[in-house]
Amino acid sequence: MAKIYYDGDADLNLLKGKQVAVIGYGSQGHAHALNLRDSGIDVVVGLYEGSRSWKRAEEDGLKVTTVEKAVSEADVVMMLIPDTVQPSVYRKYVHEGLEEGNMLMFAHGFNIHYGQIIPPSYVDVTMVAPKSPGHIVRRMYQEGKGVPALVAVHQDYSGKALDLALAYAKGIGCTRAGVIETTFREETETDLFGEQVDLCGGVAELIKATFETLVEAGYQPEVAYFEALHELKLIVDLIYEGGIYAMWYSVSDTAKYGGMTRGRRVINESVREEMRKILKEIQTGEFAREWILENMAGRPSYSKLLEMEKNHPIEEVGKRLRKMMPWLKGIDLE
Ligand SMILES: NC(=O)C1=CN([C@@H]2O[C@H](COP(=O)(O)OP(=O)(O)OC[C@H]3O[C@@H](n4cnc5c(N)ncnc54)[C@H](OP(=O)(O)O)[C@@H]3O)[C@@H](O)[C@H]2O)C=CC1
Ligand SMILES: CC(=O)[C@](C)(O)C(=O)O
Repeated sequence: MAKIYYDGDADLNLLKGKQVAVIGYGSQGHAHALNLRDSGIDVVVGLYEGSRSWKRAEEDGLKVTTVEKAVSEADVVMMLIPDTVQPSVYRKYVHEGLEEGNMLMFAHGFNIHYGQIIPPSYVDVTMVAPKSPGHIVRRMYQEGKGVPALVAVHQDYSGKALDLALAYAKGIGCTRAGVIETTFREETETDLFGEQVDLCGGVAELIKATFETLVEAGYQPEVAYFEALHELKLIVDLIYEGGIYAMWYSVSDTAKYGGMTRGRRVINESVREEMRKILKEIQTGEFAREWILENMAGRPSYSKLLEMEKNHPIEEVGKRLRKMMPWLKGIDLE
C-alpha cells in the first residue's frame, strides 16, 4: 500500500527562514512560486535576462533575479524550466551555486533518472511532482483545495530531505489532496507513459478520431465537437469525482451497453500491445534518447506536429463554440 502524506504529516515551519528559488515562471513555476509565497515562504524567481516571464512575475509581486543569483542566495532550488533546457542551465548557472546542505528539487524526474543532471554529493535531491497541469495547481490552491503529488528522495545528505520536501509539497497545497512517496524512476516512467498513451497523446487522438469520423460521415462539425470533446469533460468529471463505475452508474443503460461492448473494440489487444511497446521505449531510455536528439536537432518533428495540432479543424470549431460559453476559464495561451 502506498505511503500517502497529508497536511498533518508536513511541517511548513521547516521552510520558514529558508529562501526558495523557483527557477522558471511557466506552467508549474508560476503556480509553485505564488502558492509558496501565499503560504508565507520566502520565494525568489530565477529567470534569464530578457525572459518574457520576468515582467509577469514582478507584476505578480514576486522577487525576480537571474538564475545564478537566485541559486546563490537560496537554500532550496526548484527546477521548473523545460526538461530539455534544464541540463544546460544547471551546468551553467546552478551547479556552482549549490552549497553544502542546500536542497535541489525537481517536479519531474527525467534529468536525474536519465543521468542528464548529476548533482553534487553534499546536497539533498528531491522531487515534488504535482499530478496536475500548473495552472490547475494554482487555481485549486486559490480555491482552498489542492492537487495530489508525488514525492521522492534521490539523495538525502541532510537526513531530513523527505521532511523538507513534504514541507514544500504543503507550501504548494498538495498535502491537502495527498502526496504519495515514490522514486525518481517510478515517477519518470509512469509520468512519461501517462502523458503519451492517456492524458495528452491518447486522449487527443481519441477526440480527433471521433470528431473526424463523424465529420467524414457528413455530420455537422459542431455536433461532432460537442460529442467528441465538450461532453468528454463532463463524463471525465464523473470519473474524477467518483470512479469509472460511478460514470457507468450515471449514464443511460444504452450508453452503458454500447460503451462497455464497443469501448474494448477501440482500445483492443493491438492497442494494448502498442502501449506495452511504448512503455518499453521509456524504460530502456529509447524515448529519452529520441527526445534529447530531437532537441539537439532544433525540434523539427516537435514543431511540425505542434503546428498540425494548432491547425486541426476541431480548433476552429471549438473556438467558435467556446466563445458562447464565457464561463469556460481556459488558460492564457500567450
Ligand atoms: N506543465 C506541467 O503542468 C507539468 C510540468 N512538470 C515539470 O515541471 C517542470 C517545468 O515544466 P513547465 O512548468 O511545463 O515548464 P514551462 O515550459 O512552462 O517553463 C517555462 C518557464 O521556463 C523559463 N525558461 C525557459 N528556458 C529557460 C532558460 N534557458 N533559463 C531560465 N528560464 C527558462 C521560461 O521563461 P520564458 O517565459 O522567458 O520563456 C518560463 O518562465 C518540468 O520538469 C516539467 O516536466 C511536472 C508536472 C506538470
Ligand atoms: C500535467 C502533467 O503532469 C504532465 C501532462 O505530465 C506534464 O505536463 O508534464
